Amino acid sequence: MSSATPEEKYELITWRLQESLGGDILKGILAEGRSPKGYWGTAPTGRPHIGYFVPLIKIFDFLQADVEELLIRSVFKSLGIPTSKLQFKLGSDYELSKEFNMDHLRLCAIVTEHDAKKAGAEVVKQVDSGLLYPGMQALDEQYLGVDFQFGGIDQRKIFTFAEHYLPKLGYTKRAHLMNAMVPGLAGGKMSSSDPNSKIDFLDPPEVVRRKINAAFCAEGNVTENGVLALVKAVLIPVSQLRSENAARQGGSILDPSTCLDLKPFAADGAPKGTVFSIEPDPKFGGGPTLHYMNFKQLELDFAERRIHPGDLKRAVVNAINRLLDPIRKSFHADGEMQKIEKLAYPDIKKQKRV
Ligand SMILES: N[C@@H](Cc1ccc(O)cc1)C(=O)O
Repeated sequence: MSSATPEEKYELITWRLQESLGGDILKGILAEGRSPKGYWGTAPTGRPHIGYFVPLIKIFDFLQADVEELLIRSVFKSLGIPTSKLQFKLGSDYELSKEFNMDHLRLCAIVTEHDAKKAGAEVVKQVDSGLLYPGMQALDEQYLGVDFQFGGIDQRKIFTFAEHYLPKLGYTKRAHLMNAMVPGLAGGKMSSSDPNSKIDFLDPPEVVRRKINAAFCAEGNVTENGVLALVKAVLIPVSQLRSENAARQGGSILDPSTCLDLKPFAADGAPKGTVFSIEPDPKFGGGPTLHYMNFKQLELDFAERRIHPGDLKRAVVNAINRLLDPIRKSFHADGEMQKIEKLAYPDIKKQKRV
C-alpha cells in the first residue's frame, strides 16, 4: 500500500475504530512520508476468545497502511496473517532494565494514588500492586519507541493517563487508537476469565453451537443481542477482509498455506459483495436465502423480524466454525503448541483434586 496517499493511509489506520486520540500525531508522521510505529499489548486472563479477532483484523489494516507493528505476548500465527512484518516483544525483556525502573520510580513519585486507581479501574484487579500497572503500560510506549498504542476502549483510562504523565517525564505524548469491545454472549463484555461469556479459539464445534444456542437473542431485539454483536464486530469484518483479499489478485498478504478455508461467509451462488448469508429453515417459516452486503441491512431485517433468531444463530454457528476450523486444526497438528497451552492454562479443577 506504499502508493497510497497519507490521507488514504490515515483513513485505513483509523476506520472501524470506536475512538482515536491524537490523530494529528499520526497525520503529521504520515505527511512526512514516514511509517508510524504502533503496538498492541495483551495480557489475557484466560484462553483468548474470538473477541480478539477485532484487534487482529485492525492490525491487518495497520500492516496494509505500512505501519510497523509491535505486539506484546500474543498468539497470532493461525490467522493466516504472516508474522514477518510483526515484531513480538515480551514486557519482561525490557521492563526489568535499570533505565525502565528508574523512570518507573520517577513516575511513581509524581502519580497520585487517585490517578493510578482511576487509570486501572477497568483493566486491573483492584489490589495494591495494581497501582503500578498503568505506569508500566505508559512507559512501555516510550521503551518500545512507538508513535501510537492500540487497544480496546476498556484501555481508555490507561491511555489518557499515559498522555498526561509521559510528557511530565520529558517524553512525547503518543496517539491512542481504540476498538469497540465485543459484548459477552450473556451480557457485559466478552471476557477471557468468564467461559460462558465467550467463545475460545479452540472451542470444538459442538461447544460453539451450545454457547450460541444459549446466548440471549430475542426476535426483533437488536439492542441487547450478543449474537448480532458478534456478526457486526467479527464475522462481517473477517468476511469483508476475505472478499477484498480474493478480489486483490496476487497482492494478498494472507498466507494460504496456514488457512484452509478463506472464503467469505456467503452462501454458494450469492451475489458479488455478499459478506453474510442466512438460509431460513422451514421449521422457522423458511423462505429464500438472504444475502447481505453490510451489517446495517442485516440489523434492519432482524429488527423488523424478517430474520428468525434460530436462523441467525445457525448461520453464526456455521461461520464461527469455518473461522475457527483452521486454528483448531493447526493446534491439534502441533504438539509443541499443545504443550504450551497446557502450561499456560493448567486445568485448575484437576489441580484442586490432587
Ligand atoms: N492492559 C492490557 C495489556 C497490556 C499490558 C502492557 C502494555 O504495555 C499494553 C497492554 C490488557 O488489559 O490486556
